[in-house]
Amino acid sequence: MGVLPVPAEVRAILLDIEGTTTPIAFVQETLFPYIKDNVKEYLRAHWEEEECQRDVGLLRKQAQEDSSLDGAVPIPLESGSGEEELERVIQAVVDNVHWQMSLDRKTTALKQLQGHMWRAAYATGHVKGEIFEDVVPAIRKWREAGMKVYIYSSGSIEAQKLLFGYSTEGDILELFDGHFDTKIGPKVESESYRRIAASIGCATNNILFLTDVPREANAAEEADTHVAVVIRPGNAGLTDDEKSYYSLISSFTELFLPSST
Ligand SMILES: CSCCC(=O)C(=O)COP(=O)(O)O
Ligand SMILES: [Mg+2]
Repeated sequence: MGVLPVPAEVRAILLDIEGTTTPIAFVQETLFPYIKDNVKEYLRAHWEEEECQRDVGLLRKQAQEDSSLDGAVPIPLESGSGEEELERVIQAVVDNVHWQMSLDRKTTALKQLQGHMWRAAYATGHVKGEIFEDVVPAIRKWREAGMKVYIYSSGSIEAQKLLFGYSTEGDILELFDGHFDTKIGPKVESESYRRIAASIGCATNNILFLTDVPREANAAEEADTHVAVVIRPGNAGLTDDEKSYYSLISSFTELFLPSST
């Protein structure tokens, strides 16, 4: 590690969040426990709202697709009225969310609900999005050099905007030209990177993707996107093969743009 030259054809930098811009510990020890601790109360409070019903509908559909998986939790339809019936369905949603989170699943259904739940946590100041200290100065420099900067995370776009809008560095949403989440496709499928390039209006090899997860790097590379794997404190270790195969950086300041002096 040291300096990583950015290929001259790169016009846009695409950033993962957890393990790349943001410590895994913040997600695992602050954001996720907030969901586990508050999901039942949240569902009770918001059950009648359209957004909450949409979230539950998505979770129910996902549960049907997951029905053959070990430990999967089905979500029944409400079959009548009354407190007891409502509690039965809410408990199934809670159990389903806990099950999905125990496997760190990245389903759009789970991520949509999480994004909606974190709204209150950020807005009340209960939580601030943690960002590694090299991130903001590096992005500012890239932008000054004419680079576009995008986010691609399994966290929903709403969750991404909360994290960067209420961050330890203040509201830094202006640093990003756009956001992508699993609605464009899973991060481990190369087609997702082709769709992102089409949406940005460039070729896949005009993009450099930074992530902590080799499977994501591999999918991006298959789509002819440039990649670098980011090593941050608390990230999962890489195998020797991964270490020698991928370009590695431990800070955004290690990227060297052709126009940088
Ligand atoms: C942006 S919200 C919290 C992150 C999250 O829910 C998640 O699954 C992180 O995935 P990433 O793709 O950023 O590693
Ligand atoms: Mg990540």
